[in-house]
Amino acid sequence: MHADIVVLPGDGIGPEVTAAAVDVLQAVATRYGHRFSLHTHLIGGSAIDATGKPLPDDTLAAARDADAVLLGAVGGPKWSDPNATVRPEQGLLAIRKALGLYANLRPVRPHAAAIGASPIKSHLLAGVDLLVVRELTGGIYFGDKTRDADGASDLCRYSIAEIERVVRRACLLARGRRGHVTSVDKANVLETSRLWRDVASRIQREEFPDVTLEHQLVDSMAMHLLSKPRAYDVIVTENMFGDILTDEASMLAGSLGLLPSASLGEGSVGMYEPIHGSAPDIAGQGIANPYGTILSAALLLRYSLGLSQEAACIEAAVDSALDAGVFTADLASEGSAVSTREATAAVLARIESCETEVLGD
Ligand SMILES: NC(=O)C1=CN([C@@H]2O[C@H](COP(=O)(O)OP(=O)(O)OC[C@H]3O[C@@H](n4cnc5c(N)ncnc54)[C@H](O)[C@@H]3O)[C@@H](O)[C@H]2O)C=CC1
Ligand SMILES: CC(C)CC(=O)C(=O)O
Ligand SMILES: [Mg+2]
Repeated sequence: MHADIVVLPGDGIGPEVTAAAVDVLQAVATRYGHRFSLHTHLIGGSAIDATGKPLPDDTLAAARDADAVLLGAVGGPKWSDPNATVRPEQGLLAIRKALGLYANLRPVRPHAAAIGASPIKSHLLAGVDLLVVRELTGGIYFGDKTRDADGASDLCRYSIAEIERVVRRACLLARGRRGHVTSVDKANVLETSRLWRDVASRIQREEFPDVTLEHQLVDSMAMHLLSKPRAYDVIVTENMFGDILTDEASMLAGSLGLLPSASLGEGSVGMYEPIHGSAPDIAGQGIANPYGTILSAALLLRYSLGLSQEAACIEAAVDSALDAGVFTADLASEGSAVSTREATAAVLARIESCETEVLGD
């Protein structure tokens, strides 16, 4: 098949990890006889430097026309002055909103070979396989922001329709898994959470009687996620809670650099990005973990292009590289770390030996 993929490297380690994922996509294209046309555009701080805007018009236009978008990360100290009016992160929020990508899927499946990198006891990690469905285009990140001489305010608003669609998506995903959804809120304090809880209960009751739903307050969830991670299947929650809980959940896998994500709306166009940020502390050193972005490319193939065999090839290649102990510095014990390029090369070598129906015919 032919697909147009927009690549948004962004800032910090963004260009390093997207370069890795692009190489992997091209290797998959060669292996399976596809043609992926990759179009690179600006977003975030690099876009502010070049154009004054964190999301230039041509970037958004290209993303709208594409079959899928692959993004690295945005932000960094250069653009982080608290008084700045234009910020890299605005570009990321804007593209998610403009493309209608309301459901951010963040799978967490600790890999046996990397369990030593997790601060959590290994007996708690065996069999952990959870999927966080984070609402991505509403809530406090998008509410009106004001600042005056006395203070500041961020509005958190959710409409019923916004909650319905993301809970519905979570329940549908749960149907294809173990059939259990945990909805996370702060209904003991927040009105938006009380609405969230009501709507989630109704959607499950009326549309998904075959799926079980439990509610959990976000503060105790933050604790249970580490103390009994095996108890969870699909976790659905609002934008900010999902952002925070998934960085926490990355410690189950051992590194923030391992976790991929898929941001989906109603159509097939999606945006795919690792869950981490631009990691300014390690940017430019060639040591970033590329696996989260490479695994995001696998999700791109599965969800936007319908290429499940090719997605599985990438996932198996990353699994095999981890099995072989090909660890970047975030995972490795001292002295044994490989570079971003070496980790990528290990994945590329394994893609060459993926089974393909085409070659097997
Ligand atoms: N999606 C995005 O573009 C996001 C952007 N950001 C932005 O990134 C900047 C830095 O934010 P931080 O809070 O430091 O979060 P961060 O996720 O960039 O980094 C947190 C820690 O994890 C490490 N890390 C992250 N990704 C890694 C990888 N692939 N390999 C190895 N280590 C990795 C970093 O070195 C750092 O020590 C900020 O400007 C923030 O706004 C933060 C989160 C998401
Ligand atoms: C940088 C923010 C806009 C978002 C974030 O932290 C994330 O999506 O993980
Ligand atoms: Mg985040």
